[in-house]
This record gives sequence, C-alpha cells and structure tokens, in this order.
Amino acid sequence: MSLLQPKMILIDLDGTLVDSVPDLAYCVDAMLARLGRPARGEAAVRTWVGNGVERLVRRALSGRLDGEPDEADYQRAYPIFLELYAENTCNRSALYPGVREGLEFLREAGYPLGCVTNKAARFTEPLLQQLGIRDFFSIVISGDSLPRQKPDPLPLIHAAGHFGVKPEESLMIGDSVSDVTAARAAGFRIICTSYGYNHGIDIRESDPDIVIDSFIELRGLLVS
Ligand SMILES: O=C(O)COP(=O)(O)O
Ligand SMILES: [Mg+2]
Repeated sequence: MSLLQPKMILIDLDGTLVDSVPDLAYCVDAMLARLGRPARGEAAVRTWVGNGVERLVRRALSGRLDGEPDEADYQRAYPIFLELYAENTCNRSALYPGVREGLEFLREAGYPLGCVTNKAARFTEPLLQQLGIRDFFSIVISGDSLPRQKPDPLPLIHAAGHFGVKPEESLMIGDSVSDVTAARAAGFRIICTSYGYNHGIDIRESDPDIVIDSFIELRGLLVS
C-alpha cells in the first residue's frame, strides 16, 4: 500500500481515541442498580457502545444489541443514565497507548483534523477537554449535532464542506462498522483500529482500507 496523503482527517472518539467503556459500564450498572435490576458488566457493555447513549441505554435495559425495552422503563432509566454519565464522563476513561503521539504526528505533518462521534455533545466536549486533546480538532461533530449520525454519511460530508475538501481527498479513522459504512457512503478512505468496539465482531470483516493496532502506525502510512 502506497503512502496516503489526504487533505483532511476525521477521527472517531470511543474505541478509537479513548477507552471509554469503564465509565460507560460503571454508569450502566449504577443505573440498573438504582432501578433494582442486575448489572450487565463491562464485557457486555463493550459490545453495545458506538450508536450513542440512547441506544446504549435501550441495549442495557433489554440485554440485546437490537433490543427495544418497554418505553416506560426507558423513560425512567434514560435521565438516570444522563445524570450518572455527567458525573462520570472521564473518571475511568483513558486515551489508548500511542494516541497522543499519533495526534502530535498528524498535527506536525499539517493535517487538518476533526472529531466525529455518535456520543452526545454534552459528553463529547468535556471528555475531549479532560483527556487534553480538544485543541487538536478544528471541528467536533457529535451524535446530536446534525439530523443524522454515523453510519449515515452526513457528519462526514458536513465536515468535508467545513474544510472545503473533497470526500475523495479525505480520510476517516474509526473502530466500528458504522465508521466504515459512513466513510464508504461519503467517498472517504477508511483506516480502522483493531482494538476498539465493534459489537464483538472483528472489524476486518467490514473490509476497511487499512487496520492498525496503534496510532503510532500512522507515521508509516501517511505522508509527513
Ligand atoms: O456510542 C457512542 O456514544 C459513541 O461512539 P463513537 O465515538 O464510537 O461514535
Ligand atoms: Mg467508535
């Protein structure tokens, strides 16, 4: 594979930059405890992250990826989760090894960077701030910033417009099938992390252009 030289790079948040599951799982189980229900545990929550907090709460209540809980249960649970996650956005979450170095490499190489996540904006901004990486990104698009979120291509197309760059000159870096689907539909290239959250399925099955085990590998893949 020859070196990539995109004009702009968008990067997913959960499972790509940050291991956020310890906080999300803590909040899921604390929410369930308040409702008098048994914990689901971190391993299950790991397979449910990636489609925003509303879907996460629905999955946690039903115990299934495609589950739909009783609506009254959901209406009781969701505000509890929001309250808990507001207090636990970055108490147990951490950047993956190599991420800070990778972001510094991309910045020094002159790539304009954006962050595109399905996480709600009220959590995205404090998480980026508390991890100390907010300033790497000139645009941040959250799951509720636009009418549709990933796997829809809208957030990627919107960001390309913001930078004045064509989709075919743009690169997405993500961890899940939603990132691959959004990137393909938008006309972006797509690199995926092997270590993230993809509902328990190996991301190679979604056939991204490249799979990396660490952001350090970006140095060997992108022109600097
Ligand atoms: O599911 C979420 O809340 C966020 O997921 P993402 O950052 O991987 O898009
Ligand atoms: Mg992700």
